[in-house]
Amino acid sequence: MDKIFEAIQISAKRIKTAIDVKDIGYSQQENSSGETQLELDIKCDMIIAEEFSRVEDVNTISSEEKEHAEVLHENGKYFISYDPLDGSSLIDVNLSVGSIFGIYEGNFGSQNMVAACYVVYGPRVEMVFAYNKVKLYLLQAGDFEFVKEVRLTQKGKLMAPGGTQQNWPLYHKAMIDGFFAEGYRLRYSGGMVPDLHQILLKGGGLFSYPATSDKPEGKLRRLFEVFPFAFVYEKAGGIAINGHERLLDLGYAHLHDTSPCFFGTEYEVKRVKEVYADNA
Ligand SMILES: O=P(O)(O)OC[C@H]1O[C@](O)(COP(=O)(O)O)[C@@H](O)[C@@H]1O
Ligand SMILES: [Mg+2]
Ligand SMILES: [Mg+2]
Repeated sequence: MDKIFEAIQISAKRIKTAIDVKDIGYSQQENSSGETQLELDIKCDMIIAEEFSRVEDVNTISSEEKEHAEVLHENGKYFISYDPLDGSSLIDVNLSVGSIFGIYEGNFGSQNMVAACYVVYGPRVEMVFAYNKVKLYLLQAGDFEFVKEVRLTQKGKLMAPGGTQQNWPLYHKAMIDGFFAEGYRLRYSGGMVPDLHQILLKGGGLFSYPATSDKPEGKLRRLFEVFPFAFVYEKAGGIAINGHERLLDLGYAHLHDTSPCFFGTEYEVKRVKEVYADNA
């Protein structure tokens, strides 16, 4: 695990350097979710694949930017799914972006997940690594320094409601309106990593990306985005569900499958469960 942690740190530093370069064009390619890839998405993907290829413990990697998984070392025990650059369309407007990693033993699958990690490229570069505990690191003069352990409370103040409101189910809209009526504050940048990072570090709240009329299975990808964050939130004492079930109990049929998702603290997620049970 130490070698994987190290490879992620090296990747993060290289990605930060790549982000800082001025020219970022669109490529001529689409990823498996039908999105046109930025040159930067492809570059970050290459950086991560290259760093993991040096770690013999890594058996297979699967990237949001590639259709198929790639075997690196047949005798390695770890399988890693990753989103090399989450929220990459926000680079143009200089908002924070991130990288997300799910680490599994034996094969991909939420039940096999043993660790998860994400990196936030903001005014500073931070990394959260969830293994036995959830730990926050800050990039300082070329090295990631441990800052603190992260724990969620039972009730927060922030609300990050994803998806186009016009396409939300009416009961979902009523639920979100209800939270705002209770005093929750809107915190949504459109980058999953900084949006979930903010809720995690500020003690709690709710991030939601529901099933919508245009995306009945949600937008966010199980292996690359949803499972890793579900692992981080649960390890920090939070809850992560798809409206009804625990996200980490869900399987997947294809590497790029998506799922509606809700991450947060107990008070808010309990409400989601009640509202979704009443409207099943
Ligand atoms: O604009 P929307 O529909 O709320 O979607 C925002 C979500 O899409 C994403 O940008 C998807 O990630 P990618 O940039 O990796 O495709 C998430 O970071 C974010 O939470
Ligand atoms: Mg993403
Ligand atoms: Mg991405």
